[in-house]
Amino acid sequence: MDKNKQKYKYLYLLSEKYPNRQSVVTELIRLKAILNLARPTEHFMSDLHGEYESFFHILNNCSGVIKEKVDYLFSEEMSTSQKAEFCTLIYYPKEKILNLKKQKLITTQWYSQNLIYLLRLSRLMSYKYPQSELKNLLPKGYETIILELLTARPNDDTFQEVYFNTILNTLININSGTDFIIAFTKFIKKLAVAHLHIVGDIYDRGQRPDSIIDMLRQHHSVDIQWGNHDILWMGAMCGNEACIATIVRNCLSYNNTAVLEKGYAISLRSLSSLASKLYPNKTLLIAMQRTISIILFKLEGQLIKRNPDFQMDSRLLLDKIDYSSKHIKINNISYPIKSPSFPTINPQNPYELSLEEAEVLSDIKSAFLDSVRLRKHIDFLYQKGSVYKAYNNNLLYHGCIPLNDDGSFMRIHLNNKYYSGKNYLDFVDKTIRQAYLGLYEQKNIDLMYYFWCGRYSPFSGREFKTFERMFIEDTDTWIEPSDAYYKYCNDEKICDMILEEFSLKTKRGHIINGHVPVKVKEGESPVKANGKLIIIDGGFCKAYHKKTGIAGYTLISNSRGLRLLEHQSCANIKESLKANQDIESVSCTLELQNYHSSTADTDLGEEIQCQINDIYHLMLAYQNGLIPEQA
Ligand SMILES: O=P(O)(O)OC[C@H]1O[C@](O)(COP(=O)(O)O)[C@@H](O)[C@@H]1O
Ligand SMILES: [Mn+2]
Repeated sequence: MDKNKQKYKYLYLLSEKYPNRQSVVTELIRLKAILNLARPTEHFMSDLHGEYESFFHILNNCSGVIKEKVDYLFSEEMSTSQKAEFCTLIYYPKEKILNLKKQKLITTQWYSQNLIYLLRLSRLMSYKYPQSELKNLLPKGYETIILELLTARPNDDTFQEVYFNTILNTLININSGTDFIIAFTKFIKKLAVAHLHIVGDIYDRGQRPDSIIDMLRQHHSVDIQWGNHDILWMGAMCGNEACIATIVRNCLSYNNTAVLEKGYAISLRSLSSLASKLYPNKTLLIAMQRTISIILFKLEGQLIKRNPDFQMDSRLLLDKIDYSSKHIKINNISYPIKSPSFPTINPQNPYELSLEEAEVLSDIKSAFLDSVRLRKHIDFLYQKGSVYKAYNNNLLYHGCIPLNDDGSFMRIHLNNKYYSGKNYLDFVDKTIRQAYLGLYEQKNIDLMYYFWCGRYSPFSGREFKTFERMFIEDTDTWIEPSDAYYKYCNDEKICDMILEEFSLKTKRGHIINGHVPVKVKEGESPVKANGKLIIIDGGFCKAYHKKTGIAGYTLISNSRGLRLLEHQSCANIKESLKANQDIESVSCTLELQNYHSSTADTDLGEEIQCQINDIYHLMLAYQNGLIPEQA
């Protein structure tokens, strides 16, 4: 290769894409235009906990953004009920049109009117997007026609009407009116939320985490920061038996085994027959809970014993039970055991599974590992997920970064090495991926359980007291000591220290967490450390509503700053459809900038700026003849 080519290899490569000055100029203009567009809107949600109905509604109404835009655009010409009806059409187009058809309310006039409304709304909402990206958001099969409608701006009203009518009549004649409206509403929803972040805990407690994952798989742009409950399911699919037993136990406690049996085709029949044999005097549900809990405590004990670096010895409790007096000694205090019957425990070797327990476990484990749908869902969590995400100067993670009592990063000793801060989270991320690939076998698989409930796990950040909550009446033993992080999350300096650790700008950055339900009812605020840290566990989880008093948060970041939406009531899709009901949302501005930020202020903006610099060099090379131009 000639010397010049060697030296400017990169520019030569770039010249293949932009062969002459004209193509460089075109690209420069395109990139600069993108930099000047308003910063795309991001939505953040967390702790969905299987609450499919609420999530489904909030995703469809784009956290209330659609209603805001409809109110803004049509306040003069639509009544409140007309606006509500139009919004429902956007949220649930298929069902709404079916309803209206039944009532014989769908006419050509109806299609025409709604099409015009939808078009006006999408025009308003598409201003943030470059043409090139708009094309990507258009629903397949309808790209040309929607783009045509969006960009055509005939100045003569009559012409416009004729134009619309022609398109419309054609669509109706070929029976595509409904499909077209559905396509349009999908497009509008994509425009409303450029990117969605889920800050963990999709699984457990609620009925349909599987349907949530199905919905997220359809989403055009989403990332996930794993929560401890997600890790539990991922751990199960790495083959971790303690994770499997915990999932089954959780599902039984919340009476939602349907997600296992129907959602993932994991049968609990062998467990139920052993349970009714072991505890004939208890209800089947309680007997099953008992059976799986003992299996869990045994598996957990074995895991803790083979991994002293997990420092979980305080969880070894089966050997602290006095099986004759039915008491347990913890920290030198003796507590009576609640309903003390342990038919499968050998006091000489309390952590050993009985033959029957081992059979049940192996049965359930193969059902987990063979579930095709669950495998697909966990693959998705791995593809879209990570321990943390640094995105547009915000740092997102579910739980915490372990801190010492003095607020410094804690050094964690695992796998014969020390980790702290970012380096610890990177280690955790790598380990979780290796465990799924089956690399280094047992240790990584065991770590998945540690990440679910370990005291210094970034997902849990507290010491779980699962055994005490089940077997001891005295609620003092149930208190789960939590990481110093939760003491410091109100401290701006500590938040700055964390942001700096991840190379983020402290002035503009925020930390966004889930995991700890915000007790709004008790006046607790999700906003900590003078706005630096925001906890958005807003209690989608119905079981926790008594604690929180609301139905979930969406944090929205856009060109004007940060806004938090507090969703008030739980959704019921049937009701929403019948009465055009929406979830009430209260909006609270957390940060209002006095300027509009643009794409230039985002991570994408930085990338584009680098590209601009590169092609600018190519331009110079063409100008001074260093690289020859092609036709
Ligand atoms: O991530 P979350 O939602 O806080 O879940 C973990 C918590 O759940 C528990 O296992 C208790 O579960 P329940 O609330 O379902 O009884 C605690 O021991 C633990 O702190
Ligand atoms: Mn959590």
